[in-house]
Amino acid sequence: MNRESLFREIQKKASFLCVGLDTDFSKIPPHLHREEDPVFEFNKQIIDATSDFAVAYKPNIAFYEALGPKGWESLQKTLDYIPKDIFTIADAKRGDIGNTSSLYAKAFFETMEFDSVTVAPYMGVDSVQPFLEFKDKWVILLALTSNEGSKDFQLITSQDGKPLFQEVLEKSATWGTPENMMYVVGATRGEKIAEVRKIVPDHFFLVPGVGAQGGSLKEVAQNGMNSQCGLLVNSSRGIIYAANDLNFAAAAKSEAKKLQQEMEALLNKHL
Ligand SMILES: O=c1ccn([C@@H]2O[C@H](COP(=O)(O)O)[C@@H](O)[C@H]2O)c(=O)[nH]1
Repeated sequence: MNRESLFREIQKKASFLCVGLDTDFSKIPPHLHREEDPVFEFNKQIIDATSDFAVAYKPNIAFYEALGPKGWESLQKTLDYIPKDIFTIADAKRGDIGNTSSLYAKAFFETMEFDSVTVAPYMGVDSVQPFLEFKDKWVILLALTSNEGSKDFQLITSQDGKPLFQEVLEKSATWGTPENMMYVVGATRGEKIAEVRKIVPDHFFLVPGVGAQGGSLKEVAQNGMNSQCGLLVNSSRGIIYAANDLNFAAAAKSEAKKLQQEMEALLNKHL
């Protein structure tokens, strides 16, 4: 999916919500355990319940690969089930020497046909470039992550006073364009989002950390929205585990709708 189509979906749904499909077998409602593929059945019902409010779905690959071949099968079925006008993100955090990255890119963009994949920048340009060679596909580069440990490296400053995340943004912005690269910027780093936006005014940000991690949607929008919205805000546990009984899908729908309504108000205010 290209940037124009993504922005059109955001406008059409008045939403920049990404639903995280972090489907943990041990957390899905017990009545689904007797299904042939409980993980897919759970995802299917979550997608049916939330697709009116979401412009993106982000399965975190760890939850599927932990289950072995059956997990990869559930992932593929989930990807095939997501409506084609909704942006898909493989949250896989890949990146390796060039020839290996090429095969990671092939796996997620050709074999599985995701729109985008999250990539770690630590190994530099030749580890990221292979992902950028696919038309209408996106690299989502880790820039300033939402976890506590992000300060261990990402906030370290060099002699000229620049934090590492700034170096990552400035350098990597020359590798791709706002048409094929986005950045992960955690909602829990609200005060820093404006700094990131100054460095990369046009790129989309994938923003995890609202909901279960406590980040503020309002603060994210205030500091990070640009003229094409420029934000995909993810919530995983806050939506998919809103309830753990027969009503789990209805509860997920209600949480997704709540976030979409907040997003609609923020889009009206900032765009
Ligand atoms: O900085 C990051 C990068 C990725 N994540 C991932 O996003 C979701 C967040 O899930 P919640 O349940 O909404 O907290 C999850 O897949 C993380 O691995 C992140 O949280 N922070």
